[in-house]
Amino acid sequence: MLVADALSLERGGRQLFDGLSFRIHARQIVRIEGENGAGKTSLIRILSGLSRYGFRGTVSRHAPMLYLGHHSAVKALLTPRENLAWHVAGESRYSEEQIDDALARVGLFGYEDVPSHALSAGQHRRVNLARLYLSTSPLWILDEPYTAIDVQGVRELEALFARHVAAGGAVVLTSHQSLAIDHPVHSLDLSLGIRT
Ligand SMILES: Nc1ncnc2c1ncn2[C@@H]1O[C@H](COP(=O)(O)OP(=O)(O)OP(=O)(O)O)[C@@H](O)[C@H]1O
Repeated sequence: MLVADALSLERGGRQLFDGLSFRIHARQIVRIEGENGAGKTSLIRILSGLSRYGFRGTVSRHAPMLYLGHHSAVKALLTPRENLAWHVAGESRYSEEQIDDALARVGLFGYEDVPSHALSAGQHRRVNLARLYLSTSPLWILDEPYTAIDVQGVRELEALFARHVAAGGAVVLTSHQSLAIDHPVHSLDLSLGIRT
């Protein structure tokens, strides 16, 4: 689904990765590993196409992609329903029922019409994560999807990831938390590539 070839990135005079090559296939979950500042977000932005300059090497994606960054992209003045509808508008046409169903799946039943500035940090994240339940994109590229999510929410996300790859998708993610996904998780080391 994705081929990264000879990726090299230097930031602030530091070589974050050099000559990094790997492939991501259907039915794979790949976790990008590294300490704070190692370059995980930088790599995710390159893989997703958000960073298009300033690095060497190439990335080719062979499947439609959904990218979720680690910052919540929720507009404070809009409600969760409006935010989610706005986010997915470019992907497909969804009914209000489908939007509300996705919000319910991330625990936001009853919050559909609350202005988003009145939501907690975790609820903000959940508005973003609801996009996963509507996604038809096989390749998910997710930066710190568990940030601010409670234990039960993390378990539900892990079950969702397992279902997604079982259905032929792929997930690339960063996380500082250990994963308990009912599916093999490959580690991507920024200096070594994917370990199997
Ligand atoms: N726009 C930028 N200009 C200069 N340096 C940057 C820029 N963005 C990131 N960096 C530097 O690149 C390095 C890697 O940052 P990055 O956000 O990719 O790390 P990370 O592995 O995701 O870290 P964390 O686990 O803390 O989220 C850091 O040292 C950071 O200071």
